[in-house]
Amino acid sequence: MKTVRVVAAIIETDGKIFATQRGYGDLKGGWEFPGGKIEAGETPQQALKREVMEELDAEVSVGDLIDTIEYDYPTFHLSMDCFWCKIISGDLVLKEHEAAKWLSKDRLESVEWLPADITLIDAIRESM
Ligand SMILES: Nc1nc2c([nH]c(=O)n2[C@H]2C[C@H](O)[C@@H](COP(=O)(O)OP(=O)(O)OP(=O)(O)O)O2)c(=O)[nH]1
Ligand SMILES: [Mg+2]
Repeated sequence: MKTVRVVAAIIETDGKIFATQRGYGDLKGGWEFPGGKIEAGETPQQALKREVMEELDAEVSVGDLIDTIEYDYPTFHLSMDCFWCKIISGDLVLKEHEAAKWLSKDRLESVEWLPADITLIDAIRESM
């Protein structure tokens, strides 16, 4: 099975986490973290800054790695590096996503996360 390498931005501001709802594709409607596939020659951090700019029109600084999620979808293996991020500039404009929410610790479970993200949510909650 092919491995897809992805980066995800866990953007935290004032104790809340930014969650986005997928606007297209097989997993449309599921909630996720902004991010996407690492391109050839990019570091994970470079890929994440590029993806957040493309998807949200915002610049972020990339902090610590929270975890690398390994998950088998029916047609591919996902390997996803998840980093804490802070907004440097920009208003978070939804260029590709259907909706977004700022979630406090006690509301983290209030959206339907993509299946790969479930274990990550536990790690995030413990660090908030
Ligand atoms: N961005 C993101 N992708 C996730 C998460 N959880 C999860 O299973 N995925 C999966 C969905 C996709 O199959 C894959 C890559 O995501 P993507 O669709 O954002 O990639 P991309 O931005 O490069 O978009 P595209 O040009 O390939 O359409 O990772 C998550 O929290 N964030
Ligand atoms: Mg994406």
